[in-house]
Amino acid sequence: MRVTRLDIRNLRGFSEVQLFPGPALNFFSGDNGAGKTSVLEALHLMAYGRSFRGRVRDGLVRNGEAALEVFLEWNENRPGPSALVDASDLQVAASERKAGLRHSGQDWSGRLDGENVTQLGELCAALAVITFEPGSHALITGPSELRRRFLDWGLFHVERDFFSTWRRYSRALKQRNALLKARVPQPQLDAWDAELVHAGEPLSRYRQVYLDALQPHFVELMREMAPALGESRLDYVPGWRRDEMPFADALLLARDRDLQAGFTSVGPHRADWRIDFGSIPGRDALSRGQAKLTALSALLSQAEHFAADTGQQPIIAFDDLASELDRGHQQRVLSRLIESGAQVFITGTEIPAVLAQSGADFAMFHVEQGVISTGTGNIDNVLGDAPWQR
Ligand SMILES: Nc1ncnc2c1ncn2[C@@H]1O[C@H](COP(=O)(O)OP(=O)(O)OP(=O)(O)O)[C@@H](O)[C@H]1O
Repeated sequence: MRVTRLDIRNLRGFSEVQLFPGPALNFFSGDNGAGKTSVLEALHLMAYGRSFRGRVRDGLVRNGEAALEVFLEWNENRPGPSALVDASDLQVAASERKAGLRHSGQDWSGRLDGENVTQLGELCAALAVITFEPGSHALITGPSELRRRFLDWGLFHVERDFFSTWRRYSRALKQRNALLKARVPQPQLDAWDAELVHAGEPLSRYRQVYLDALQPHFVELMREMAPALGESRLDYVPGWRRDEMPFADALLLARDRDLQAGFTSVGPHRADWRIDFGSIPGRDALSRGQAKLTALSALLSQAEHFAADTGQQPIIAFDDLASELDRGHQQRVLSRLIESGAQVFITGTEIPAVLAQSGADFAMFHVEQGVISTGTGNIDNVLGDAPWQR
């Protein structure tokens, strides 16, 4: 996937900007508070329906304005019709896509390829962005909800039936919790237990299989990014003692306790994944920098798996690369990304030395007081009339 145009209106400090990113590396420079991160937030918002810096109503909309708007055009490879049966012979055709999102904090509306969308999820499913930002270490050291979300985001993109299973599970859980809170007689719970099991068992299997598929990518990335941590392994934690009993039994066993507590205490909504590091006892022993490198390895393994599974590179967004990673790691990440051919958006107060010295072509933008202007990278850039768009 390659973004060819990005319009932002009324997002944080931006009143109205339009830019035409380059096909590979894009670097956004600017002083503190200039609005560099806001550019990445616009991409992230379209791909996740929320910002990585909190909810839309927490200040994403420019002060005094009713709503923000983001408009994107991008190219992607799509398998075209082919008379050949062998999947490896599928013809791949580039297709142009566009999406728009308007968000007021309360309401949103969206368009995808010229049609209104009824669910924000349709935009999220269309565009894949993987973001690494100063808060990303929380993926490893923060609450389990972030790690579940990480798995579910990946599955949402690579597993067609995942979303309906996830939704079915979420609805059943909500119903069961409402009944538990109302302390209904036990037999009334039976139907919802069955529904929860019906969706929960496959949900758990999807996640397990997905985590297993990330494993080789993650192990290799960790060897490169943090060899001192030893040989690492990802382990799925299902949310009940799955190796001892089926989910249905775990629910039944927990019923009295759940009625007391007024919520469901076991199940995939309590799942997690953990990392076994070869040479440290666990994530609590990680330095902050090591937690960042581990999170980065997880995110890049997700990007690599996505590319292998879908035949498309996701878009990679890196907020403040130079201040997040030391030079050696910046170098490693950059060469990996250049090699992958992904489109990358990087921000920083100045061009990281490793980027300047990499010899790679990159497009450069300067952000200042709500305006984005053309800079000079190793290639000519890019407002309005990019060479690759002529
Ligand atoms: N709701 C809002 N309305 C108007 N301006 C806002 C709003 N929210 C944030 N801003 C301003 O928009 C800018 C957002 O900056 P952003 O965080 O994108 O900058 P940055 O270039 O990434 O900075 P840094 O290098 O400090 O991380 C800041 O100047 C901020 O004060």
